[in-house]
Amino acid sequence: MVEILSAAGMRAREAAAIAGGAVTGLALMERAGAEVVAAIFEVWPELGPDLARDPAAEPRRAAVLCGPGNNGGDGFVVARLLHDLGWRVEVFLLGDPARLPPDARRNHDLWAARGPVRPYLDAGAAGAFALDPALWREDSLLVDALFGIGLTRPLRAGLAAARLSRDTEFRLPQGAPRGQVAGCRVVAVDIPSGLCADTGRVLRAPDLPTDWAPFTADLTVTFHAPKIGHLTAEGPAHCGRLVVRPIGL
Ligand SMILES: NC(=O)C1=CN([C@@H]2O[C@H](COP(=O)(O)OP(=O)(O)OC[C@H]3O[C@@H](n4cnc5c(N)ncnc54)[C@H](OP(=O)(O)O)[C@@H]3O)[C@@H](O)[C@H]2O)[C@@H](O)CC1
Ligand SMILES: [K+]
Repeated sequence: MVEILSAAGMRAREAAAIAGGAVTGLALMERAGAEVVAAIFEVWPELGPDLARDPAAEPRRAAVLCGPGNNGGDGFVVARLLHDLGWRVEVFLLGDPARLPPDARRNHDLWAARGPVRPYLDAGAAGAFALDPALWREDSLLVDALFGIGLTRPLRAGLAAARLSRDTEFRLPQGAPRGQVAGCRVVAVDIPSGLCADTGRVLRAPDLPTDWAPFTADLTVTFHAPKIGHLTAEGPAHCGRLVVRPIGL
């Protein structure tokens, strides 16, 4: 019988494991990020690290969008791991590094020793990953680590996410499916950002443009068990292929 969890149910599992001394939050975050990377290479072996790549070949690109909480923390882990495998990684942060929770801040700092952390707003405006078609190829990755199961309040129009999503809509090649980001594969960390993990609905404030939608991920990697929101309402349409990976809970 597959266990399906609510956000609170997952948080309770994590808290119990941490309180019991079995694991730390930082270790869970490292495992989560590592499981996202492992799932990427399992689902898309053609991107795998073990393939002998022609050293003269253009390194693969990834843009990692990190949010203000621990979902963003997972994103910093993914960025670091891909970078250390030779990928060219760009990281954008929605929010203030000084306000990141401790585990996410630690992983922010580990990434920052490897490369810049660009303000996400750049991305919405003219940032490099505004998907310059000349730079982005089918084997490039966009990693959505903006919000996970901690999204508590409806998303507002001012949020860069709305701008990014709409921007990418404008860059779609003719006939590409709506919400699909031009020229690369989208990986959602834990859940496509903007979806409520308990209902599968977009948490939208009245001023959020009605055509704003979460990313249509090609792959969603969640941890320990599927959440209700992956399987209900708008969840399935936005998750793409859902992969559940253990993190030792
Ligand atoms: N040990 C663990 O916990 C592990 C957690 N893991 C990972 O952490 C994720 C859960 O992390 P999380 O609880 O920090 O929540 P997350 O989804 O990052 O977002 C919360 C942030 O968003 C903000 N925010 C909310 N609504 C908003 C809005 N409308 N507009 C703007 N901001 C808004 C909110 O702000 P606040 O509500 O506090 O003001 C807060 O800053 C989980 O999905 C998994 O990926 C894994 O590493 C495994 C171990
Ligand atoms: K996410």
